[in-house]
Amino acid sequence: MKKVDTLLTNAIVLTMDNDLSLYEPGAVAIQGDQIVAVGLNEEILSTYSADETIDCKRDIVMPGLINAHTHVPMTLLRGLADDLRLDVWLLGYMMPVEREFVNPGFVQLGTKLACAEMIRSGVTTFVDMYYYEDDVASAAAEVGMRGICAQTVLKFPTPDSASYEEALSMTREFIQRWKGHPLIVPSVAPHAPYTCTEDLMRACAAMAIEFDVPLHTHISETAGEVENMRKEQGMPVVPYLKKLNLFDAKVIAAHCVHIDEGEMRTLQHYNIGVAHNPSSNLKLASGIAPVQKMLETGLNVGIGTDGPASNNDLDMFEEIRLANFIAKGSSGDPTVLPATTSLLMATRMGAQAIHLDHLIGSLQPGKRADIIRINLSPLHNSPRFRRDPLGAYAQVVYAAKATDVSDVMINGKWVMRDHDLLTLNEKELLAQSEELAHRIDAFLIEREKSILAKLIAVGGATEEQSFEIQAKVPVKDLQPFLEALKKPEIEIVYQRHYREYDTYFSFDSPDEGRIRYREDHFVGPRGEITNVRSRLTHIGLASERQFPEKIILSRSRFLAPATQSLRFYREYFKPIEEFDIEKDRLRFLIRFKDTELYINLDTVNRPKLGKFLEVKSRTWSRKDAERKALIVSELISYLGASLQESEMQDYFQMIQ
Ligand SMILES: CSC[C@H]1O[C@@H](n2cnc3c(O)ncnc32)[C@H](O)[C@@H]1O
Ligand SMILES: [Zn+2]
Repeated sequence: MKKVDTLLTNAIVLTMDNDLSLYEPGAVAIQGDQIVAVGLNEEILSTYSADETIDCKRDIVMPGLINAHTHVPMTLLRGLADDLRLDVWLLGYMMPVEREFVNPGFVQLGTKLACAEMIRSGVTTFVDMYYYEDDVASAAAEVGMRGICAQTVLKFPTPDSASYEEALSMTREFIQRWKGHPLIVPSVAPHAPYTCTEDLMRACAAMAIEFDVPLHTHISETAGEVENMRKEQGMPVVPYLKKLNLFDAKVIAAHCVHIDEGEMRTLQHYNIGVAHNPSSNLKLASGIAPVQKMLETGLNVGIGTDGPASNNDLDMFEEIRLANFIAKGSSGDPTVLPATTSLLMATRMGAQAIHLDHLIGSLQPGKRADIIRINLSPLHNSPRFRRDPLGAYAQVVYAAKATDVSDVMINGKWVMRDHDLLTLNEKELLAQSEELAHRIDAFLIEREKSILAKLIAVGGATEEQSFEIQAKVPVKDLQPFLEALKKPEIEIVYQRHYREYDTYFSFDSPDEGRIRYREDHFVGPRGEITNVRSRLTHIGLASERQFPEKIILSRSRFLAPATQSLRFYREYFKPIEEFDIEKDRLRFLIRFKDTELYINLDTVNRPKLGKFLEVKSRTWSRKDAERKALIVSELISYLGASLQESEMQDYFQMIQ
């Protein structure tokens, strides 16, 4: 008799190996961190004896599940912002909160909570991507969970790096520190093509190749991402990444919702693993990944929960079932993705997708002992038919629940016995997460009170000088003023012609001011559009006090580049009303009496307000504002217009 550490006996053993071998009653022999034998009960018991022999009472024993894509510390942000599109969710809520709260303590706590939740649902390996990944790795190792831990790299500053150069050197040290660990596989995660530069993508690929570690990234998650890539690079996302040599690395590609058959063939050619995240893709309305086509192309597709802030849980049983249902529902064919294939995606094929199939994914001698036991006695699993040999797989996929997982072993060590977590104190973790949730709530409640704070949260804003000098005179014809600009006392510094498309958002309380989304289409000499620029402006309330010349206002203005779409800002700011104004503008920067001023010759086309001569300037100094106001009056007369007829209101106020 050979001596081993543990024998699991009298089970329904789903090995998930190449032949889908199933043993009933079956047994597994475990020595140290490895499986040494799997087979029928009598065979194993006649060859092995153990210190610990467990009668599994005809429960299912199978490989631990693999969560192929997640962001585990985001357990702490679960439920923070729901029912939003990916860009609003990410840029409007997740990233601003992460900038404020994410630190090593946050990451350790969130990871431990995630480990508890994942172990309870039979997950033994997770593939992560987050900030402070060193803390994800050390928390997971302490718990005894297996993980591919990928340090995130983005082109902009993140909670853990002031620049991407810093992120890259931190990632290099991180990989060196963890390479060869029995549970943790370090990895590099350029977040997505739209948040990385070409150089950054290339540098990440080179690092993954140098250390022979996986590279984890998001690919083609939304249609918008693909549309932008086509606009900017003239090709979809996969060829773009191929051009950057990304696929020379062992890539784990999360999502791939919007890829075509050519792209699938490229991914297959380079042995890229896909992580399919059905809950997250449905909840964020990103779309439905073409999983059946991917499988037909020969791609290895794993299943992931994505982060618990976009799912909102880490339950792989739900995820497997959903992957199965949407493949059937979206194809109209119930024979696609049978239960066995769905379960393979969360086990052996999942292991292939994450490039760890030499270690995990099936119960086979020589593989690591990552094993779960599922109790089939609860009534939702009853009865059990034996006619169809594949019935046991269907039971796990269509009927069983995460709560049926009673025991979990990772790398030969028990982390859950009879529903008891052996390496975690859930109560303590939950108390700490509640305390943090109070602080995050307070932060967001405060931010949501102020439109300006919301603007700053999505990209910063610079304050413009607070005194505005402006005079606007309605005129019948702009031609005389074009002529007047040639007069000797006026020096034209530069001139531009553009069509300005403004959308104003107004809010419940006028004290909030307004947001203007502005798109300028610059017009060239032949009437062609030469450039487009988008900006956001937060315009505060004008101060009550009127100045003597009636052309000075004091109000705050904050400018920010509009890097997102109008739709994004509408969903993010949630205005109560919107107004559109379109005008054709000839803009001149001129020097008059040693003072620089802007002259606008406007034709307001929508709504039809007519033509206007506008003179404008800004300054921080009230004294300077008063001086400029006098010069503006003189300039208006010099140009041949009358200040008596001037319009005190902005275009926005005129149409209200
Ligand atoms: C990758 S961690 C860094 C960054 O990614 C954000 N994130 C979480 N889930 C997703 C997703 O599905 N698509 C894009 N980005 C995601 C997370 O909030 C972190 O800021
Ligand atoms: Zn993700």
